[in-house]
Amino acid sequence: MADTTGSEMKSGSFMLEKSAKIFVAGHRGLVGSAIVRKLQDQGFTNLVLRTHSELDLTSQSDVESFFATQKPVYVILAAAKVGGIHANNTYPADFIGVNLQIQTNVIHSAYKHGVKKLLFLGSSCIYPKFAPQPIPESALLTGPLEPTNEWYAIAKIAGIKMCQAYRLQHQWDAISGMPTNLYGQNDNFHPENSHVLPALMRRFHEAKANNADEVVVWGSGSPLREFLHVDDLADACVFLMDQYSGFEHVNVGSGVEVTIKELAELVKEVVGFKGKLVWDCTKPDGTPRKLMDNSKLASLGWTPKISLKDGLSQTYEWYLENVVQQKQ
Ligand SMILES: NC(=O)C1=CN([C@@H]2O[C@H](COP(=O)(O)OP(=O)(O)OC[C@H]3O[C@@H](n4cnc5c(N)ncnc54)[C@H](OP(=O)(O)O)[C@@H]3O)[C@@H](O)[C@H]2O)C=CC1
Ligand SMILES: C[C@H]1O[C@H](OP(=O)(O)OP(=O)(O)OC[C@H]2O[C@@H](n3cnc4c(=O)[nH]c(N)nc43)[C@H](O)[C@@H]2O)[C@@H](O)[C@@H](O)C1=O
Repeated sequence: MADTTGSEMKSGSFMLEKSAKIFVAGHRGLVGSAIVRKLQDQGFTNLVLRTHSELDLTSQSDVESFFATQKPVYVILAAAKVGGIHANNTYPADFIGVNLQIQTNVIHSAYKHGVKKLLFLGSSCIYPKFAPQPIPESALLTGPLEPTNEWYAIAKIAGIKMCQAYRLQHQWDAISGMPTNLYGQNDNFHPENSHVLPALMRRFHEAKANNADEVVVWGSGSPLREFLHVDDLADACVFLMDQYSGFEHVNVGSGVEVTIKELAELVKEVVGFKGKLVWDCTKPDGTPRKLMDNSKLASLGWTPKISLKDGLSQTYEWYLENVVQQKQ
């Protein structure tokens, strides 16, 4: 019988099924690639992976025939239209439309073709703009959303609700994890459309390489954000697949928040840029604060391991080897 109360049903069978077929959707992205690395490290041998051009998840008929022929046993849904504050604000139709299509197609076909368990990934932006801090899972749908990402947030909330509805009606094991702001290798370093951390890493790196005097940072610098290294997130996803089968979504964060100004200073130090910061206050700050309450996941037995300082250094090394050197 499916758990609809929010109390946790521990299954523990996922880790024992190392040859079970697992579809990791979005395996070339920041999150999907980290999940693939983690699963491979743990000895999983039967991953089914499709690039965007091999399988467009917005196509209902293609998704349906993929599940009908491949019949995966487990699904981790890490494919989505993703971007930072500017991209979310500029392409609202894509953020709501593409995400609703991808998640609806994948969740429905996975259920229909007998997938044993599915993990859907949302985001901390599902919570109200002025949610209590740290934000508990119960804050969902208790107030208005942050306008810069409400379209994406509405799609993600629909994903959580779809997993809950399928659990209620079909006793199907679909769970949802809500990651905080993530970073790490394979991030998107686009100058405008990326999230703050990769955007600043690239901007400081290019300023240092060009002997520039200053770097422009968006907004006031006062918003607070919680950052989690993507390898920690991947570890948490595998943990949830193995240990959690509850109705309620689960926050996945680091518990540590910094202001954007503090983040900018940290990235500047890691990159070794010596110039000054200039704040562009014409750019939006977004939500003032979004520290998640991670006690639910901690009580299940999972905590993060990678500090922001170590994670930043590791990510910059990866950036130098894989982005900068590839261009040369
Ligand atoms: N990055 C972050 O800070 C956070 C991310 N998340 C969530 O984690 C998940 C993964 O995000 P992240 O790894 O950062 O995103 P990325 O943009 O790095 O990766 C997303 C992946 O999805 C694929 N994809 C997108 N559209 C389609 C499509 N129509 N068909 C098939 N594949 C598609 C992309 O392929 P291609 O590039 O070829 O289009 C890409 O491989 C998302 O659900 C996101 O909401 C949650 C909180 C924070
Ligand atoms: C994970 C989460 O990410 C998004 O929300 P966000 O946390 O607001 O995302 P962000 O990383 O883009 O910005 C964080 C802060 O940083 C400031 N900032 C400074 N300078 C740059 C800069 O150069 N680029 C960006 N992007 N931001 C900058 C920026 O002004 C803001 O105050 C959601 O849309 C949604 O995608 C989501 O779920």
